[in-house]
Amino acid sequence: MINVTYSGNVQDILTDDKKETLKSIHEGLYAKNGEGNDFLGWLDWPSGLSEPFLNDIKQTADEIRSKSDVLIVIGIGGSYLGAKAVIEALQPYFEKNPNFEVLFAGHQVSGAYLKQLMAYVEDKEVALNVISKSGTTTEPALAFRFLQQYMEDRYGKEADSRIYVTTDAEKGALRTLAEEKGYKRFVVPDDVGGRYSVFTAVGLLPIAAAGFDVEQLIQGAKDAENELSSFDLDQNPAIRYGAIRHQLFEQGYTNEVLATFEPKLNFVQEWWKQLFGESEGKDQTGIFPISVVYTTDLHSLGQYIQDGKRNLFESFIVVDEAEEDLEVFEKENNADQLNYLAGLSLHEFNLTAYKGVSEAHLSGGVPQIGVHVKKVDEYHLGYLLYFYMLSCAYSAYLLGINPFNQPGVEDYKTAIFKLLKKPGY
Ligand SMILES: O=P(O)(O)OC[C@H]1O[C@](O)(CO)[C@@H](O)[C@@H]1O
Repeated sequence: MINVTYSGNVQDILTDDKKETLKSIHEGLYAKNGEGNDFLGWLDWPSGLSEPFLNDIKQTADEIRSKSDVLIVIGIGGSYLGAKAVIEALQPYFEKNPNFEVLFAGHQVSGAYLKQLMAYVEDKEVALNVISKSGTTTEPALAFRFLQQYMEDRYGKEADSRIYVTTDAEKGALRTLAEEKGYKRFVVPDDVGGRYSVFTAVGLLPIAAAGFDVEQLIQGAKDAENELSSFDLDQNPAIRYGAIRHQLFEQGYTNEVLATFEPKLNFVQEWWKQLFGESEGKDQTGIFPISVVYTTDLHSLGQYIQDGKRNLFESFIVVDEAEEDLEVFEKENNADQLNYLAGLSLHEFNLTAYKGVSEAHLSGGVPQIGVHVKKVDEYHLGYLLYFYMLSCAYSAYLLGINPFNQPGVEDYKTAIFKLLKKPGY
């Protein structure tokens, strides 16, 4: 379902030693006894999803859609990016959701954003989905303080039935608040970290509310779970991708540029950056994840990638089939001198551009990986996101890193809280 190509020779990477290491990582993952094994709930989550849970998600999404015009999803990091990635990839560029919109808040701190959001929804019926695994993250908590007040001022007691909470089963301020108010609650499983949570209620409720087929998304993830679980180094693209990027890192290529010609995948790239950056960037090591959308960024960062410091490798998400296409037509006077392209579709143009860019960057000293996926729909996105989560585990373990914690994010939080005189800091 996903094919990984590489400008070098994979067999050179897969030395006997490397195969041994990969094998023991594989065994630790599936026996769930490696480092961080208490956060492996995502590994067999798709196949373990129960029908009543999925029905609850779909019914709640229907209820939200039937009584509202807008769902505001409040969350940050892994409690935001998965849903945002899938919704952005699937919704049309314009007239995004003519009858129902999903909007986001709490993923930054901006008074202008929140004021303008409240003004924008004033003549629309509104529901909220607050998502925070810890239930204590400052940015979503702040946004919720304003939006909860807005809902109560506007709807009175009815606000309580328009607010949906996704958080830990037992702990956190949000959990307590939801209990007090009687908000409908969904649980973020203990053993699933934020950046691995897109197939839990964290991602599924906003995606279903946006009108997309969560069953197909889960089916894609389930097939990936099944097909990528074998230790077959020739066939398993997740292990191949993890092994290749690790090898490149060892050769001094410390930055990975994730490129795509599909603008709608922009937030899949953002999701990928959190996944790999937060999983691997520890103990003064790890590949730094960067992203570009082509051909746009060929006209800006393209110069650096071709010719700048040689510590980059590039990995492309290549989509085989376009969602819609246009064919270049012949023009009588050829004033724009584009008749040489007549008969070519814009998707074919991009596939050719991929080959050209890849050749040029390779000759400039940038190794090339291709992650080929058939198309962008719910099923293939489910497959792709699971593929990246699994690859990330292999890649981080190859570095000797626990992929599932993020101790580094506490330092800046402590520094901010001290300045803000938060009690206890
Ligand atoms: O879901 P929560 O607990 O609000 O956390 C949001 C994000 O913040 C982080 O904890 C980093 O501070 C991420 O790991 C996480 O995805």
